[in-house]
Amino acid sequence: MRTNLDHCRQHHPLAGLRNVGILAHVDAGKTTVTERVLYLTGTIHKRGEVHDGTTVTDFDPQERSRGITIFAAAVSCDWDGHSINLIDTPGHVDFSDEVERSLRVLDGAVALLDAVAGVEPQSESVWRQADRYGVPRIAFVNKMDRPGADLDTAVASIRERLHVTPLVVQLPIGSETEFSGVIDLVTMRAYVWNDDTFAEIAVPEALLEQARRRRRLLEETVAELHPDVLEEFYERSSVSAETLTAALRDLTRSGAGVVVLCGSAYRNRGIEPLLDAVVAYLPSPAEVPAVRGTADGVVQERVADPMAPFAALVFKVNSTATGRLTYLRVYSGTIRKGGTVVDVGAGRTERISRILRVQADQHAEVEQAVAGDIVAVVGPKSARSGATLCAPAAPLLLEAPVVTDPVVSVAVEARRSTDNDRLAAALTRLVEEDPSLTVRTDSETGQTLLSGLGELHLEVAVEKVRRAHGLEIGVGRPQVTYRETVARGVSGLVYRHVKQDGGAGQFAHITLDVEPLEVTDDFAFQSVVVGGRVPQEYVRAVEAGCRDALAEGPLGGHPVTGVRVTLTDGATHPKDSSELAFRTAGRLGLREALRASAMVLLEPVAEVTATVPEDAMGGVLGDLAARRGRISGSTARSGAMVIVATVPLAELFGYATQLRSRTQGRGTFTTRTTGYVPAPSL
Ligand SMILES: Nc1nc2c(ncn2[C@@H]2O[C@H](COP(=O)(O)OP(=O)(O)OP(=O)(O)O)[C@@H](O)[C@H]2O)c(=O)[nH]1
Repeated sequence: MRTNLDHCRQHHPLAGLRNVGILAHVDAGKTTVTERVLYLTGTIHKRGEVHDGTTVTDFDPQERSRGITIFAAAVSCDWDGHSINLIDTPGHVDFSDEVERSLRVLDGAVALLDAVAGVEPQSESVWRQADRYGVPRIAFVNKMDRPGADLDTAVASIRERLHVTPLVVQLPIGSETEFSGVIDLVTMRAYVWNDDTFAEIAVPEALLEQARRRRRLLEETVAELHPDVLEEFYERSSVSAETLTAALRDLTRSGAGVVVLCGSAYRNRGIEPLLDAVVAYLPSPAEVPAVRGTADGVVQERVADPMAPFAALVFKVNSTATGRLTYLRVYSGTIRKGGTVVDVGAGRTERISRILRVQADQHAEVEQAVAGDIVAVVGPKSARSGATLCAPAAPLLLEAPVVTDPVVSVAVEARRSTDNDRLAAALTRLVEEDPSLTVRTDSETGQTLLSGLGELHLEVAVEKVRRAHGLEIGVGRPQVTYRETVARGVSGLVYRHVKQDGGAGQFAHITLDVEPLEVTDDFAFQSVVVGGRVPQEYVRAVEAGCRDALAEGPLGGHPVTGVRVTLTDGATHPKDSSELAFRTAGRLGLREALRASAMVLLEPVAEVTATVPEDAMGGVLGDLAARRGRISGSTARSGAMVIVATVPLAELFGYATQLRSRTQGRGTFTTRTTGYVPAPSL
């Protein structure tokens, strides 16, 4: 790697910048693609391999030993006069929150598919995450060299499972181990790779007719979606490469279609056209909609202008040898080293002591960062992921990424009681860095519970604390995170919070109705109190108190969801009423109302997709049934069976070992938490 990061820009025209993520199912080849991109762009001079633990982006010791990406890593490179900031994201579902936070700050993404498996469950999930943030995407069908690789089947899975129109711009030359190049259908030029050499050749005679047919198909598909292409198609009965490229760019940005390319990252084939496509089709920060935020409750927009007031979103926080790094996407304005910003949500002013351009685990100090940039800063002591940092004179709260609720917990304790405080401090820092982790003390057992998105997520988190702080930690068995909801509520519950025993008194009378909400992961609150009997600030305090009460339900102290609370009446005292008194009444009142309601325990369920050899099918199905699984489908694919089932998460602990032994190591599976359902009585 160039240690001085000499390709990095101090200033750049925004149009020449691309902030791009690589998204995919686990093992589709994201890290390998990133590695090849860095090599081809001259950013590194030696290619690393995932299996050797030598890649640039999987630099964490746990990533290297496990051979998977755990933390999104940022790298930059130059291609064809453009600067590309690339974020290699994790593919495992347990780290989907890391993907969510990256997507929030990206302007475009490359969705990677495996040419044999096509669209896999986690590809669907990340596709939906990208939809949520309106991130334009192109698709790269990787592993074209694998036996069973088939571009057409992968493309069909894009249409069927991602519900988007594929715009296939290449025809592969050769297949499986003979895959050697591609014909670019837009320009009708052919390219082949031979080890490290890349050359343009004449379109092979044997493929000419097929290439013409495929181009025609591309023209027709694009003509259906884009008026310029439709016009040219009818006027000249063909479409120029320029018109087609411009239309493909528009369709990518609107999400009406997805450009599809193919290659084999492992064998260094197809990466140059992929980089060309990133530059040609994905937008620069100047071409994406202005970011929106709120200031004093009013929605405002900020454009990507270095001269506008500074606004940036924190998407990652990481403690390193360099100090606490706060990763920012700058949306508007300019921040200089030594500058001051305000953490809008926390209302704290922070000094930016250093600004770093990040190259995986290497950093180069720069003097400033401008609109469009992705950088890390040193200085902010407590800004969390999702925080907005702004110019103090023009504060604006940007929308934070959605945080996924944890579904699995483990009890953790320091092996030596003298380490208790150190462990508590380390866990606090861990949660600051990864908002999808939570720590709480179990009110019944007094144990410290660490909760996250899956067994692997928690394993990695505990290992991180062990390594970083040299702590010996005892870890309990994983348990799912239950929830409680209301099956039948109560109405007219009166709660009187009164303390008038001398000194400042407390007085709050409230009457609550509690009922189930259809959306079981939500909470709704309303007030129908008439005649100003409860002033607005006290109504808000009651709502805050109710939210406090939701933390622990009456069945087993689990979080309560799916509840609507209506404040129907209340009374105040001229001297002794306060927001605190009404908040306390809200908390204790709802707690009493929930105790009086019929409650139901909910457990998380996951969609399991298992790929198993046909001869093991019977055993695997029987095992899933024994785990309370409901089979929703099974299909044959490349000599194996793909089984999809919905299984309670609590029944999936240790499933990896069980599946391996039932299939003699030939079966694989992925899971995706899909929601909560009523649990059988414990
Ligand atoms: N045959 C073949 N194997 C590939 C190709 N690209 C990647 N691989 C291999 O597939 C495995 C997974 O590759 P990675 O690059 O780690 O995949 P990833 O998507 O980054 O994985 P996660 O980050 O863990 O989700 C590695 O063993 C790679 O060597 C390819 O084009 N062809």
